[in-house]
Amino acid sequence: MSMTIGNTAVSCSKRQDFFYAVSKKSLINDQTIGRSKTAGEELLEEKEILDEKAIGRALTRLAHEVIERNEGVDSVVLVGIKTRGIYLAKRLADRIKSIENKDVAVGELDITLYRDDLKQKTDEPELIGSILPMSIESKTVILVDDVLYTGRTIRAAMDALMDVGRPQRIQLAVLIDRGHRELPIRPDYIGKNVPTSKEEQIAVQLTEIDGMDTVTIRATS
Ligand SMILES: O=P(O)(O)OC[C@H]1O[C@H](OP(=O)(O)OP(=O)(O)O)[C@H](O)[C@@H]1O
Ligand SMILES: O=c1cc[nH]c(=O)[nH]1
Repeated sequence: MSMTIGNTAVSCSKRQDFFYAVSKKSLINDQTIGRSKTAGEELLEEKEILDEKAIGRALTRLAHEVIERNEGVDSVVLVGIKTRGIYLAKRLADRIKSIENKDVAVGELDITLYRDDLKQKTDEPELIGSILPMSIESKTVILVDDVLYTGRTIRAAMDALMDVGRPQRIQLAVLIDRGHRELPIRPDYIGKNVPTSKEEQIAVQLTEIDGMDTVTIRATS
């Protein structure tokens, strides 16, 4: 989800809506923001942990790791998780092409938090759409996402993949691993490990959707 504040397009994940609602004055162009409270706002600090160059370098390294671990990319397909995982998967495919001169198919999964109000269940991510223009049968499917946190989104993504075919194996590539897993899920390719507290929030912004490449961390309380 995205919203516009002034002339700035600001991306909002489900968990980020609250932050953006209260932080309209601390816009994303500021790399490090320490500021005093204004009426109706929490005190929020934001710090950049990856800039455009660092994101680029991390993706190039991940592309090399994918090629090395899989001894090429002949059986590899990439599946990005909406929203930013899709753009990251496409960037990885571009880098792999420039290194190996091989095309890697890119698919998409849209996993969104599902609220079952009637049963009063807690929110769980579930598949609401997919674009898989290739067979995943007997392939090495690499799921690509921007942030790995509890692991529940990845679990839903793996369920979705297993429903449509039988991949040889599933691997996981994430730009940021921030810890706090609630399921036994471990990424195979990591752009950057970022130890966090549960009160912190990682925001990944990508040029394709946000107008700039940056990863920031901020306190939410
Ligand atoms: O490991 P988890 O606890 O499941 O959290 C990670 C997910 O949270 C974010 O997505 P979000 O649902 O906020 O949507 P977005 O990608 O569209 O911003 C992120 O992009 C991951 O997909
Ligand atoms: O900090 C977090 C946690 C989950 N998803 C995000 O995008 N950021």
